[in-house]
Amino acid sequence: MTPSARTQAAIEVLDRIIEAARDQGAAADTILQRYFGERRYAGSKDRKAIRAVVYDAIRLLGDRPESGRTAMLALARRRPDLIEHFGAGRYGPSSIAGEEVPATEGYAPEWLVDELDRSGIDAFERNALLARAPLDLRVNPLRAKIEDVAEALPDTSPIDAVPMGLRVHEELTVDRLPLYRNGAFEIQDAGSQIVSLAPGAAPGMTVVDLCAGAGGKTLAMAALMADRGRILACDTVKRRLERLAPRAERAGVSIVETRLLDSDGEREQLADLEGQADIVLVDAPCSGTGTWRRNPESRWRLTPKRLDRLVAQQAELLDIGSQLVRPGGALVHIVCSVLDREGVDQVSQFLDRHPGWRAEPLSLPAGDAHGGGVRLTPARHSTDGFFVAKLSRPC
Ligand SMILES: C[S@@+](CC[C@H](N)C(=O)[O-])C[C@H]1O[C@@H](n2cnc3c(N)ncnc32)[C@H](O)[C@@H]1O
Repeated sequence: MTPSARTQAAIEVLDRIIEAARDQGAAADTILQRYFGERRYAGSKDRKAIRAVVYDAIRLLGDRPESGRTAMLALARRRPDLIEHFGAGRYGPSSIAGEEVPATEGYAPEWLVDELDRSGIDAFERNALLARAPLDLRVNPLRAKIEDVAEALPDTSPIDAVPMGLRVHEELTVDRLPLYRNGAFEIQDAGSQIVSLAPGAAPGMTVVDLCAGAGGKTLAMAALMADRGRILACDTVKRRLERLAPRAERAGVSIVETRLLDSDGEREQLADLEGQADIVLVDAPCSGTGTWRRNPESRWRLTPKRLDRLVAQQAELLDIGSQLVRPGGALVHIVCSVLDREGVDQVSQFLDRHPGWRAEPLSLPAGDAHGGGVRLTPARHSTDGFFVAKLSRPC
């Protein structure tokens, strides 16, 4: 592809990403994959160049732009080489007309910047939230030793304070490696590995993972339990939960059962577990502000209304989860968000609604005490942003 054809392709991809952000459609990465899947003529260098320009444009614009073209015009103000592609060649974007207005640069929609300020996320933290994320692996002790995986993957190094973590330094398609296929490791951000330690999962326990998704934290806990005990992994989205069984098999995990829930009848569907669980994990649906390094376009999806809905849903899930905890057991709240409304405030409101419960001090290998829990941020801990709290039920 010519340089101008690549720029036109980036504009088309951005159009799709903008539409998906407006309609709560697919993530930018999925859209890029689909786009390239439909254009087999795009070689690996073309794909790499188009992907880089698309993500540069997304990072530059805090609010959802009107179109891919206005986004590209904004990026071209920073990258004059791109201006030359407009009106150059048959497959490139058309010439720039005098009255065209580029999209406005910014960090995030204004209301969201206020929420970040209120949550103590300063300029230093903000820059790191939008930087490029590293690729982290969690070695699975049920299948391998960290030293052996590190030796087999020389372009990795141990991650400080993350017992089973390796950080990948070179571009590596890890999911094609035999070690990955044999379950020796999973792809999991260091922050996600650290918060998975918060429940204190141990062999023999009964654990409910209420929002298990495809089981990233379920599998991390199963490894800590040495595959002994019981984990009930629940979710309301079938296609996510269905991905868990093959992952568990690959990882050598046998203690996980899945249960598909219907969001209208969760309490009834979980009634058999009332007061039974040593640990209930609520890795709740959230704004994802802690994962902007990976999904910077999610800034374009969030609205004040959507955040209100997520906060209400998290509170509801914590209440449902609390019913399943045995006396003396614990409810663990996790969000990949740095907003206090979803973390600190959520915990203090839970404690107001549930007299007798208390927030346990957490001793994790990394993180800062924050309200009733611990917060991890990209700037301070070189992880995705997370908030985690452990709430114990009175005996
Ligand atoms: C942050 S993700 C979980 C990620 C997962 N625990 C992991 O470590 O990979 C939140 C999950 O909550 C699920 N969810 C949304 N509403 C739910 C509900 N009412 N009950 C249970 N799960 C729900 C979503 O489908 C999503 O998979």
